[in-house]
Amino acid sequence: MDATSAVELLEAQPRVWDHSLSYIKAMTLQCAVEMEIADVIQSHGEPIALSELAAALEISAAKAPFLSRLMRMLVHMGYFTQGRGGGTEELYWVAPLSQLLLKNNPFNARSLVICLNHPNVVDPWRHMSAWFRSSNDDNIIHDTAFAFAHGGKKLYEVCSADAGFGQLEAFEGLSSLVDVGGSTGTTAKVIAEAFPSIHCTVFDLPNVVAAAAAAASAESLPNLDYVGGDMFTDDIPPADALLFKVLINNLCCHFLTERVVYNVSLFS
Ligand SMILES: C[S@@+](CC[C@H](N)C(=O)[O-])C[C@H]1O[C@@H](n2cnc3c(N)ncnc32)[C@H](O)[C@@H]1O
Repeated sequence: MDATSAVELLEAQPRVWDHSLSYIKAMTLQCAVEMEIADVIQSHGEPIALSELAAALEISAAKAPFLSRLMRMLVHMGYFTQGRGGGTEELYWVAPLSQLLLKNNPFNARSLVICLNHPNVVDPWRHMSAWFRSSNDDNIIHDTAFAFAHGGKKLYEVCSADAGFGQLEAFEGLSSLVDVGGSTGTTAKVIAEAFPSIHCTVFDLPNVVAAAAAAASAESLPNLDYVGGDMFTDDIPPADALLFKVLINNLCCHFLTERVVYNVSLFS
């Protein structure tokens, strides 16, 4: 082995370690969300010592040293700050990033974190090589690794079968949703089927909606309807959430932003 390849090999090694262990960040974040660490520190009102944090989280003394490691990782990831103040014990405080972990922040990403780390979502990645290698000889076409890992089920079928997982979706707590530029309604239909308590509206140009509604009439869902209009000039129906999927990148951003921000502000 020549000197260059030895150096390259040496430099490559930590990268492989980094890639292999990168799940630690996701799992650390999930742990922080589940334990509500940001809420506990914020409600303490001032930087909190590790011993106080352990007590507030009801962690036994034997496990407190591991909490220190968890907090070190979360500080490294930018969710908390760490310092000693005037004393000897490490003190932790919330960094701006942890605002997205707070339960009382309506824009928090808690459900997203839990959902994206859920075994239902992670398992397909673990099965990816098996999916690539699998054949369709058994006549079961698993067109995605997700279906392969879930016995042929699609995402909304898994949501329907697993109420806990379904509630973790970004749609938690919604009673209405408008899929703006929803085209034929494929996405809205999946959401309406998976979440019968959410009223879904497909909003698209009148000619698109007319065709989509006619095609869907045979398999109509009670919580799915179609409204025709131009989002730049017509009112988008009010709803708890607006979905813009594969839309904003296709349209004039400046005009769209002005119009949509105006529309969204009407609902907030
Ligand atoms: C690329 S498709 C995206 C469809 C769908 N959201 C999806 O993810 O598959 C863009 C959609 O935006 C709709 N659209 C374009 N301009 C629009 C406007 N001014 N108002 C409402 N819908 C519009 C089009 O008719 C089309 O169905």
